[in-house]
Amino acid sequence: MIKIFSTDKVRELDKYTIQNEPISSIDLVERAATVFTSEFCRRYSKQTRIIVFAGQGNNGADALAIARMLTDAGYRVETYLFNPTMRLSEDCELNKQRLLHMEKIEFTEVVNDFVPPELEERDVVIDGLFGSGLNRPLTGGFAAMVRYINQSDATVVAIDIPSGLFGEDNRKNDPDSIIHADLTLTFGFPKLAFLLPENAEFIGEWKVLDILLHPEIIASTPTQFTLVTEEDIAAVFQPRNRFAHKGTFGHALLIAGSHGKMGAALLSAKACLRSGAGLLTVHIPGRGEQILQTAFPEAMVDLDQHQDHFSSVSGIKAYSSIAIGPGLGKHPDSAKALEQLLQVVEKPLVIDADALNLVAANKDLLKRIPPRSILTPHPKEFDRIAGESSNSYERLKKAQAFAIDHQVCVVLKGAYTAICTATGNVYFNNCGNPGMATAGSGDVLTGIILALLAQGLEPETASVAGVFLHGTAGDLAAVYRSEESMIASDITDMLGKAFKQIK
Ligand SMILES: NC(=O)C1=CN([C@@H]2O[C@H](COP(=O)(O)OP(=O)(O)OC[C@H]3O[C@@H](n4cnc5c(N)ncnc54)[C@H](OP(=O)(O)O)[C@@H]3O)[C@@H](O)[C@H]2O)[C@@H](O)CC1
Ligand SMILES: [K+]
Repeated sequence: MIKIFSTDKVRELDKYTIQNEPISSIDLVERAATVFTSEFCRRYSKQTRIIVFAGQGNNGADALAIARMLTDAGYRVETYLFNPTMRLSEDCELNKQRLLHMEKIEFTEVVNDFVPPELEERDVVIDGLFGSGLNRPLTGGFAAMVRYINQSDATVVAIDIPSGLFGEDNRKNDPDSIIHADLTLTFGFPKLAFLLPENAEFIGEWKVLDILLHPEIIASTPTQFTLVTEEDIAAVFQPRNRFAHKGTFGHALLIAGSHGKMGAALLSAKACLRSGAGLLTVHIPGRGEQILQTAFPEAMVDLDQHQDHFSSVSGIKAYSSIAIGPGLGKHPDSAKALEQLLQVVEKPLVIDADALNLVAANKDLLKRIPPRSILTPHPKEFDRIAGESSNSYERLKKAQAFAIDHQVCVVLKGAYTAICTATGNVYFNNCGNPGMATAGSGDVLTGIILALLAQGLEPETASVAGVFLHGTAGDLAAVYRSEESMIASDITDMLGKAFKQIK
């Protein structure tokens, strides 16, 4: 797991490292500038004209150190230090002196009026105006500078975080006063803001650079937010016991499909079978029998009394895990049948798609959802259940609170799917690609999670591992098919390879 700390916490980690490694603050800045410079040199040639914009704090200190190191490495660097209040942080002042001691430098300290340099498409701007010390939206001269940089065609590389962007909550920020970076090289940990879709235009590509903050304090400082890695998931999948039989891997029940939406049931069923469930029964409306039996001889079928939609289900105690929703439709009979199911079911359920919409239409049902159930909404479905949000930060906070209030697991789907648990933790998934934003992709995810639950994984683990498997299979499908051309069943087809890659 990669911890995601708030910018306030990162400041504490910096401080602890300085005191206990020990290392002086200026040397920690030097360390940050060194890793930044080596990553930068790997990406941009020495023929590139570099324009460094430095601010008054330690983000500026980094920028000035980077300007020095790039000059040393043979780059042509022009540096502008913005110092309108004539007050530099200690490390910034020191790095200014170090830069001034160099022989061939182009350095301007801006105190009052400023004529900005012409920026061209082939130039690279290094943005070191503000980092984690930003404490209010940018205004005045700084906002004007940001707009000037944004209007240029130059490539922009941000130090730590694009200037003007807060690490977490940007609801009250002014989007016109935030740097649009092409690349953000950040120190130590990803920032929460990097994972929210409305910030993508500011951050561009991002990469975490290790500045060796103290491992003890990293391990002992709690955080609710983490980024899932492949090693975390590899640990989930143990080798199968040689004496295992199909009963060992559970019997899953999928309640899905309605007239015109049988495809969703098929997609979900196939993904469940491909994700290791021992047995699968699919409860579908009568008319779907032939379709399902022909497509998947491996699955058993439990037919609804109704030909076209879900109207009742019985015998649910026999199943190790149950998912409901893909292609279910919103018929009033189905709403009643869902209510009845919620009255009798004791195990955690996977609730997806139309089942979520039925819950949204009758919020009383929320109280009946068994504890530790898994809800897998995309943002619009979540808004229907929990109310509109003004942006994805607000939605994330709501999902986190919702998961705690209702003691469920909310899998909020997106580019970085967020798995919010009943204890308040949020696990972000970092794999997958935009090609997966295609019809039926969510049905596949439901089938995967259902299978993992059937095999005895805890709901939170099944959600985190399921989302990771789904993303990994999607990435493999994109290599084979391209993001444009892939369809949901391509994701399922790659599940085998995804398992092999992870294990
Ligand atoms: N040893 C370390 O600590 C390490 C730190 N590192 C680096 O330091 C960065 C954090 O540095 P930082 O804390 O000095 O904050 P930074 O973002 O440079 O700016 C603070 C200045 O901005 C000002 N200010 C704020 N908002 C403003 C606004 N809207 N408009 C105008 N002014 C505004 C604020 O002044 P104020 O007016 O609030 O008094 C203050 O002067 C971090 O991102 C990383 O790059 C790494 O090198 C690792 C080691
Ligand atoms: K910056």
